[in-house]
Amino acid sequence: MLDLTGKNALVTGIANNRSIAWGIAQQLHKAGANLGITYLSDEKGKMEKKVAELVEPLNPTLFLPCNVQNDDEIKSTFETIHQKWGSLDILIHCLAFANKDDLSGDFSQTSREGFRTALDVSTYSLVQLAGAAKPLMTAGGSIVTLSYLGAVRAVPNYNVMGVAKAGLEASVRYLAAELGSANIRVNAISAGPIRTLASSAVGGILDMIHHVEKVAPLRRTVTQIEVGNAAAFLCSDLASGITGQVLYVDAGYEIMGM
Ligand SMILES: NC(=O)c1ccc[n+]([C@@H]2O[C@H](COP(=O)([O-])OP(=O)(O)OC[C@H]3O[C@@H](n4cnc5c(N)ncnc54)[C@H](O)[C@@H]3O)[C@@H](O)[C@H]2O)c1
Repeated sequence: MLDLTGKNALVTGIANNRSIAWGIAQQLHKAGANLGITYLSDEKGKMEKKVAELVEPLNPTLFLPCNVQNDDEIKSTFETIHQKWGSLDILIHCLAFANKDDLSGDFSQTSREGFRTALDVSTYSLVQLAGAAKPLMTAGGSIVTLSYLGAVRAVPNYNVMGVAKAGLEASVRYLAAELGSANIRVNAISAGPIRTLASSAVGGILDMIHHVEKVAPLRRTVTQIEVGNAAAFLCSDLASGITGQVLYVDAGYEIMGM
């Protein structure tokens, strides 16, 4: 049985009720996990208020700002986990960012700064959070990140984010190789296209979703809850032999040739 009772799980990347991280948080909660939620703060505190209201029914025992471009916030997040929880079992890395200008048009025109930002937020952050989580995962653990098919195929307009996701999937393998001796598993879920704040920045996202609905074996795309179910599985003992993998949760689209 899928049971995460007694597991401490940190979930990053909830912005609203469309976020994939929100689907994951709900399913981890349902499986019994104790949740800590981080959010990306803004100057007016709007995001903090919005996310706090959304996650309240899941009774998170930690609720912290964590901008992955801010080393102090990352340090403080993991210090708080150490003080309040003592240890960590699950880390959900469910965030990404690229400038909207870099998510349409010619990939060859990506600026150095745009490339750096996309890779810093979307790829390096997994390495940094995993490194901070490692000493707290004293009884082993599970780290799950979110990728997309654009990591391995040239998807129109995905551009620099495809490069970031390719780096993310390679990082999953290197982290899995390093952390396996501490019984920490690291996997990625490659989700099918879902309408969210982040995906709305990708040029032609609706066309992409409609294409998947026509072509995927299941003739639809997936929901945040379906991704959440896969994440809960990967975080559970049912997946104890799985690490370093990319699991496609995409209604089967990835297998199709045309
Ligand atoms: N929506 C899709 O079609 C799809 C498909 C496959 C993979 N993904 C991936 O799923 C993950 C979640 O995206 P989503 O689609 O749920 O969109 P979303 O907009 O709901 O989530 C993206 C999150 O990233 C956070 N974020 C951005 N910059 C940050 C920073 N500097 N520090 C901390 N957090 C930051 C945002 O606050 C937001 O919560 C991303 O990695 C995305 O690439 C999405």
